[in-house]
Amino acid sequence: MNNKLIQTLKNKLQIQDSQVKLLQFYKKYCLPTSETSNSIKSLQFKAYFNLIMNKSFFFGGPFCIKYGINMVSNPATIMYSPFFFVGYGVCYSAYVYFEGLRNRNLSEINILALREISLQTYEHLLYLDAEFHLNTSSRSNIYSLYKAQKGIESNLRSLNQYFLPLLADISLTTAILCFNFGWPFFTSFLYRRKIISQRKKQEKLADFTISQALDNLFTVKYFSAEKYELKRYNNLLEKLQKLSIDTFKTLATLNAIQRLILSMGLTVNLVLGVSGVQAGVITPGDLILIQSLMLQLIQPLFQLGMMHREWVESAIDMKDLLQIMTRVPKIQELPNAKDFIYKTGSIHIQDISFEHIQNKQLFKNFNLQIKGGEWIVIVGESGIGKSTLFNLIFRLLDPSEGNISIDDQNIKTLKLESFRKYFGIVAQQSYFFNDSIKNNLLYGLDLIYDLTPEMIKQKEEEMKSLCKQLKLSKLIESLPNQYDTQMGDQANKFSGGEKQRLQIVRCLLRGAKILLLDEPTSALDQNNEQFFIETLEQVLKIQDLTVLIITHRLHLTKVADKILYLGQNCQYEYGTHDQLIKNHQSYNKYWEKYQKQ
Ligand SMILES: Nc1ncnc2c1ncn2[C@@H]1O[C@H](COP(=O)(O)OP(=O)(O)OP(=O)(O)O)[C@@H](O)[C@H]1O
Repeated sequence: MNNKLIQTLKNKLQIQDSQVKLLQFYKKYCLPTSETSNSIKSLQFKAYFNLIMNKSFFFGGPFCIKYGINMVSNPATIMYSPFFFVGYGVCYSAYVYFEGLRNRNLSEINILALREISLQTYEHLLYLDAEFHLNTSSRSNIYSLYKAQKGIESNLRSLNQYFLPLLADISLTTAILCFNFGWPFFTSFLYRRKIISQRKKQEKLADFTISQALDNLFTVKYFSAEKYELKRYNNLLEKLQKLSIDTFKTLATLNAIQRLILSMGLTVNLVLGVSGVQAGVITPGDLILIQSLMLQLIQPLFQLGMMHREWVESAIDMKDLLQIMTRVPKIQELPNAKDFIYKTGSIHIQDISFEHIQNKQLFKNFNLQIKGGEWIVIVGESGIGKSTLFNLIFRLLDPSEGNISIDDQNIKTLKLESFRKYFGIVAQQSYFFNDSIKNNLLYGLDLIYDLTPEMIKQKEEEMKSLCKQLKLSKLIESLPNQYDTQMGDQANKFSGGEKQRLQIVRCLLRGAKILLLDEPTSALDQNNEQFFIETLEQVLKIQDLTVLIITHRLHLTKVADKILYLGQNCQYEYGTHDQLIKNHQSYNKYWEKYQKQ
């Protein structure tokens, strides 16, 4: 077999595999399976009943015409024929009525299914591990979800409304198409799928490019790259235009071929029927019956082209979503996970090893014991694994060996939310919603802790008091809408130091007992750093929090009870500043280097 043929077969098998996965995904929304929710199941039964009624009247009508016509041609029965013609009218009306009812059931199923799938996808995305989110773009995930929502609606409509009731008709039509036109007809289907898939990819790329540029507008401006961005977008649009034209050309050709075949079938049918009547094999009523049935069937068959186009486009949109939904989160709770019980906030790391990528080990037989209420400053060269250690303690990552316990409870055995809610994380890059200051600071509290409106009021008071202690209240109260002021995209209205202090307020309001601060002063000058640390000490020391601070500014070590120095080749040193200076060479050298800067 030549390579081209092998490739074509491979493509075909891949397509069939993804189609099977897609059909499996939709199964519970088309058939009442054990996974189907009760509300959808009851709608499905109603839809089946209405389908049976609808089809009975659909076939009943032409039979009424047949008997009516046969009676017209016999003088003895002609007087009864009008009843059958009226019967035809009744059948047709009933057929339309039950079709309407069924469509209503199907639309409700679609709406419920869409809601279920959207929620499941969002939940899955939220609970997927940090590594997945680091390796994918959130924009692209949102785009996949948005596109898939459109796809689901269209796919389910095609399946429930057309494909399943018409399955028999479609297989018959397929057989006729194969018989008349053979494989070239199907090759054109595959070719179309390829172009549509390319067009979709191009569309995604164009949308992605524009949103990236707008998200990073300041980078574009700082590099005077407006013209470059426009050119890049225009190039993508040019390719997209060509693929769109190809898609519509192939669609028009396919539709024309399909209509031609169906019209020819009708004509042949009529000619054969007339010769049957002439030969006395069938009655004129039979001829009308066959032709009426054919005309009734032809309408949905004419829609085959449109349905095929919708199915292919939506199936491609669904591909990304299926990929996301079939990914298993790396960090998962055990089935019998327990609730965490907070005691003092002590952290015990036992013999852990970890590497992000093979042969680039960051931790090997690493041990650490932190007492509740201690302040630990973590130092070391850039890229040595300081932030990774935070991610391991918070269980965004799991060590390949060893265990981490908080208050003597192994975090692998705990419900994630139950211990994570005791953590407050102040990241290097502050993450805020484009919402008011108040909503950002009280983010999710009412739902997470089931707070009543009175308790929320208390929290608002606490928020104001914390803002005062962290020297933020003057600034906020000077703003036109005070705590209701919108923070803007990425909180750009606030300075680095202000953002860090706002993050701390947010953590304390959530009742954090263990604070992880990742380079909290990296954006500050010396004066502001001094001010920040003093404020932090005043506020935090009285709260008895366990505090871990990552920093490159070694004079921050003065606030620490102990220092963790991470060195090359998974070496580390741990103790008070004086102990490390006295007994540990690497920290000593690191400290000397810092002093000289
Ligand atoms: N998700 C990841 N996949 C692969 N490698 C990663 C990942 N996250 C971090 N790394 C790598 O692991 C190493 C440690 O990263 P980490 O962010 O923990 O360093 P750090 O000590 O906090 O550095 P810095 O002081 O510059 O913030 C780096 O070499 C980094 O490139």
